[in-house]
Amino acid sequence: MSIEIRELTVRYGGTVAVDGVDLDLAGGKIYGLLGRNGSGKTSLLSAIASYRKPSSGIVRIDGEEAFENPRVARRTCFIRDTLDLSDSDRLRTALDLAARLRPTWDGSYAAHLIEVFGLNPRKRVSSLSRGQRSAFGVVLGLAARTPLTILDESYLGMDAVARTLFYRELLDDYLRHPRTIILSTHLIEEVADLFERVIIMDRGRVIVHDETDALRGRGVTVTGPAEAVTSFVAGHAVLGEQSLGGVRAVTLDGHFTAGDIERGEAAGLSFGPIGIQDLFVHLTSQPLEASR
Ligand SMILES: Nc1ncnc2c1ncn2[C@@H]1O[C@H](COP(=O)(O)OP(=O)(O)OP(=O)(O)O)[C@@H](O)[C@H]1O
Repeated sequence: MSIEIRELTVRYGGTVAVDGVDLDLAGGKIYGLLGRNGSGKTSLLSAIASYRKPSSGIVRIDGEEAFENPRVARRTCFIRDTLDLSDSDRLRTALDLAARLRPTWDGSYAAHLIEVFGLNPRKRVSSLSRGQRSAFGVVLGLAARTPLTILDESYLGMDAVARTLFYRELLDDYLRHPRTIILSTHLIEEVADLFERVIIMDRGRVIVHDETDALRGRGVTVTGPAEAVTSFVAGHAVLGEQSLGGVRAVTLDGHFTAGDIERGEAAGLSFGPIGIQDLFVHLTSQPLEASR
């Protein structure tokens, strides 16, 4: 589903959470939404999913205004870590409700996911551990198979094994049933390989929307003997660095020619792509004026 956002502002009293955002998502991709705490991710996603009326501006999904539009609502699934369920419900009841609400719901896939995550459908929502709640959110989000699926940090409570299972299921199911998926996350490096495009928010604005590969191409990591690294990086913006013994590894922003890389390699340096996390930290930790 394509998403067109124009001059979207979300305000809570005097707080501007989303500040005049324009964004076009062509759809049929997995998008990663990154941003520091309080940067406006949940507010933006709530407006896209029509959980919140924009203070001003508009969200159009497949050309139709999204807010209070039942056609759009049926085809959109928004999973938050709070799970919008009644605590006294059994998981089975929540699954039955989702099946009734969602024309695209796949009951046998839900049953498969319930088994993968070791959940018991007879249990009540109130009895789930934090990680199990997250896993159940993922079950509801993936089995809904809605053309627009939004997972807002919904899997952060899951342990590393469960998250790995989630990434595998997400990718497998997406390849079999391509759709538009937006994931917001703080576990940047862990999920960056899933994203085809990355959106970075900072203080209510979208400061980056680009292909993940293009972002990785925005800089390099340089590793090698400390002295050789130091002379190579002179004059470039350093995004991150690590040293161990006499070896230094530095992440640099900027474009490097094949000649630059060849000269570096001749000096004993090795080069790799930039980490999305390093780029993210660099772009979102600057004063407002410098990050624009
Ligand atoms: N219901 C609310 N009432 C008042 N202010 C709110 C409300 N929800 C969010 N805010 C404020 O809006 C801003 C953006 O919050 P939002 O939850 O959208 O950010 P976020 O990027 O999702 O943050 P996090 O990564 O911490 O979840 C913050 O300053 C927050 O304090």
